[in-house]
Amino acid sequence: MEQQLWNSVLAVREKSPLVHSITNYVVMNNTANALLAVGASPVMAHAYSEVHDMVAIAGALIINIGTLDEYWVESMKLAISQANTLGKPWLLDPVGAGATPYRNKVLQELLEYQPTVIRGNASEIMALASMSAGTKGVDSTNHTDEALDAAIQLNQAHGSVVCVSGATDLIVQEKGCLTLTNGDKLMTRVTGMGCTASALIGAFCATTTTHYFEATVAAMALMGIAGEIAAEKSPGPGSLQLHFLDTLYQINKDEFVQRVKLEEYNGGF
Ligand SMILES: Nc1ncnc2c1ncn2[C@@H]1O[C@H](COP(=O)(O)OP(=O)(O)O)[C@@H](O)[C@H]1O
Ligand SMILES: Cc1ncsc1CCOP(=O)(O)O
Ligand SMILES: [Mg+2]
Repeated sequence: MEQQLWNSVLAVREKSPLVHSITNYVVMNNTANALLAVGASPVMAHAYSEVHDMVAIAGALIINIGTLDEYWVESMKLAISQANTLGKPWLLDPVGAGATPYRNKVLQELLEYQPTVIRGNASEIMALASMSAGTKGVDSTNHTDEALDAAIQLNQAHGSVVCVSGATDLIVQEKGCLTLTNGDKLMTRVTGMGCTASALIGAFCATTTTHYFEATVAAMALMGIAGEIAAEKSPGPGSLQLHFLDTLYQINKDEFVQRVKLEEYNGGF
């Protein structure tokens, strides 16, 4: 299975898919650089007049509500409708779910479009499934295992692959689920790591027409492994960010295969 995941990394490097993001102001730069480092091609666009055409040439669409407003939400709906019409994968990153009633209302509307993949931290996934009262903001106050029921509920209600990120990454599909325990705590001291994970999932999903669970697992494995390799070289968050990008770019098969910490249950793949 490690070989299969590595093949997904190679597919992104080889195909260099265009990933269209409607994402937040905080992470545009981080996520564009991470996509370039793995070999994909980023574009950020949200004008009503062009989202339709941009989705048409992209391999995947990322919808991230981190700094949402009324104009952007409409752009998101236009872009998602086009992705669904064209059968292209799209990912929902419910940044800050549970923090305000406005975020919750918008998220419930976006869920109706049936995301291909949903990725959030445990607090966000629980809020999205209406299983918690609220969160601190964009950072999680819950552990991944607390969000298992919420992830299963979202998968069943929307048919989406659901990924809960954190010290343990949990990825749920209808057939079963698996966990990854790569990564390093220092990653929580750099903004946009979760958004980067979502962007990478988009790139990996763009290389397949059906295997979105495997694509999500491969992207999250790469994310965690690159984070832990980078952390070993980094005294703090600033250098972590640099080393993380370099590792995404340089990582080879041996490093990847030797480090993957994956556990399947209830069917997994
Ligand atoms: N406590 C932790 N220990 C190890 N790795 C972590 C930890 N928290 C997050 N990570 C890593 O950071 C990635 C981003 O996840 P997360 O911090 O949950 O996203 P968000 O920024 O949306 O809250 C995870 O997939 C994992 O690789
Ligand atoms: C700090 C912040 N505020 C609005 S969006 C954002 C970035 C959140 O990024 P991540 O969820 O990846 O930590
Ligand atoms: Mg997040």
